[in-house]
Amino acid sequence: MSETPTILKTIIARKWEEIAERKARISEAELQAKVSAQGAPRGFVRALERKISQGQAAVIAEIKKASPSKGVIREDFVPAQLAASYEAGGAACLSVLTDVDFFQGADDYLREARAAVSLPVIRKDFLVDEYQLLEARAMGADCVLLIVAALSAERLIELNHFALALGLDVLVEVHDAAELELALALPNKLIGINNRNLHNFEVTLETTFGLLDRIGPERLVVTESGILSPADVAMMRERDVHAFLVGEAFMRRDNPGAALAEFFASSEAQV
Ligand SMILES: O=C(O)c1ccccc1NCC(=O)[C@H](O)[C@H](O)COP(=O)(O)O
Repeated sequence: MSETPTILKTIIARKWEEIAERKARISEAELQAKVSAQGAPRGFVRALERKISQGQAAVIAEIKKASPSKGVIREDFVPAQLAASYEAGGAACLSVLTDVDFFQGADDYLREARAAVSLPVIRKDFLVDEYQLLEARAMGADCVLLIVAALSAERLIELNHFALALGLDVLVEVHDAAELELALALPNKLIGINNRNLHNFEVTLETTFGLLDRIGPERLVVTESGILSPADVAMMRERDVHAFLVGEAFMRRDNPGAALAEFFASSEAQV
């Protein structure tokens, strides 16, 4: 019997085709040259830690035009303007979707957003090959996402090692206890808990609460997806989660940066 493809499996299957197309267009040697021409990464983890050490929430504000679960989220989409709005609203870092086929993202969106601000930026994509990590650094990314559900245990270790050697920070993303075990075997500071199940789109903040107790204080936990209100922020901060990755709730607002400031203002007062 053949397995039903979930959205994550469909995305990953398409990713391998995309990687082959991209490798045919730009060689690894060309990418390496672009990497060498980049300045030093801006320090993604450092920016999050700085906010938290000041008693503030550390917000990774996402630039996300569309998603497989929601279709087009925002029509008026100018990455440089969105980045500036987020910086003015107090974001610690930016997340930019570069996946074309499922999120209507683009590599240029990351370049344009990063050029408009001084914030560190994560390349948000489905990264399964070293070539994509070279691409990430070549386009200026300061951090990359490794989704444990998308990788074998061996590939996770290899890609993590390669990314760190490039000077990139790495956000290792998990959704359940088994994935968390694999993530905790890495030396990384950042652990992302995605409240969205990438196989069936279900979102519940209980995912973060259910895994928190298994993570030691030496890690920095980022709660990802489904943060929709100041009340959600307050609940997280009460449980000592101070780093957030938020996309849709800001993208649907006319002024995403003002929405960010509004979401996090009341929680600053309480902590
Ligand atoms: O957003 C989706 O529909 C989605 C579907 C399949 C794989 C990944 C998906 N999203 C990536 C993310 O994790 C989110 O963009 C990110 O955490 C922000 O979430 P949100 O605040 O709920 O937009």
